[in-house]
Amino acid sequence: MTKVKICGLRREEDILMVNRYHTDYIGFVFAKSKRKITKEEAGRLKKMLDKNIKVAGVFVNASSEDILELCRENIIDIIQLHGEEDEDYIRKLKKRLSNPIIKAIRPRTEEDIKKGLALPSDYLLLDTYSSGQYGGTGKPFDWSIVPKEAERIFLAGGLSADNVGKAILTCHPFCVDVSSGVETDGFKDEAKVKAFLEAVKAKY
Ligand SMILES: O=C(O)c1ccccc1NCC(=O)[C@H](O)[C@H](O)COP(=O)(O)O
Repeated sequence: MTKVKICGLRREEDILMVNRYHTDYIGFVFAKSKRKITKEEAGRLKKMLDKNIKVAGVFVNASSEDILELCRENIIDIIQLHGEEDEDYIRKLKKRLSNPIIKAIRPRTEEDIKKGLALPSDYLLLDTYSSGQYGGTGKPFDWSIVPKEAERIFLAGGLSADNVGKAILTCHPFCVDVSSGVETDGFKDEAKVKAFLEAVKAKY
């Protein structure tokens, strides 16, 4: 079945909710964002989280030291790089830790995705380009540029219960990633999360 990542969790009730619904991944945002949380908050939430759910730490052009600290303290399991981190940055990080790395790009052409797939990250996350906003835009991009061989791809950008089925049938991603589409007034909404998971299940 297509895996699911719910990004931008920041409250205890969010964690209890994903524990009930058994999502595959969640994301804690450590970058500048309305969803940003501190290391201390993330550590407290991680302790409450079901051990089978993996946590991606979302970073935008962060220092390797900050990322390493969160990995060493087991606050995050996976590193999601959402800024301009290049091949050299990823290789250096990989030498220092064994946690999987998701590199996020905001492609506008098939060529952008080809270049992304050539990077030394474990997974590639495709998100929507928006000037001045690195992620969490709530807007989809043109899925027709996604290649057929999508087994290492996290698909993000404006997904919701209404369009995730079509996204899966069109792109066959390894994982679908959602944030805005399962929120109401800026907070995660259980009814929307449930509907999203049901829509994924119906189409896997
Ligand atoms: O969510 C944010 O606020 C954010 C800010 C800066 C960098 C990345 C961010 N989110 C990363 C994610 O993995 C989101 O789930 C992804 O961008 C999709 O968001 P949405 O379009 O709102 O579903």
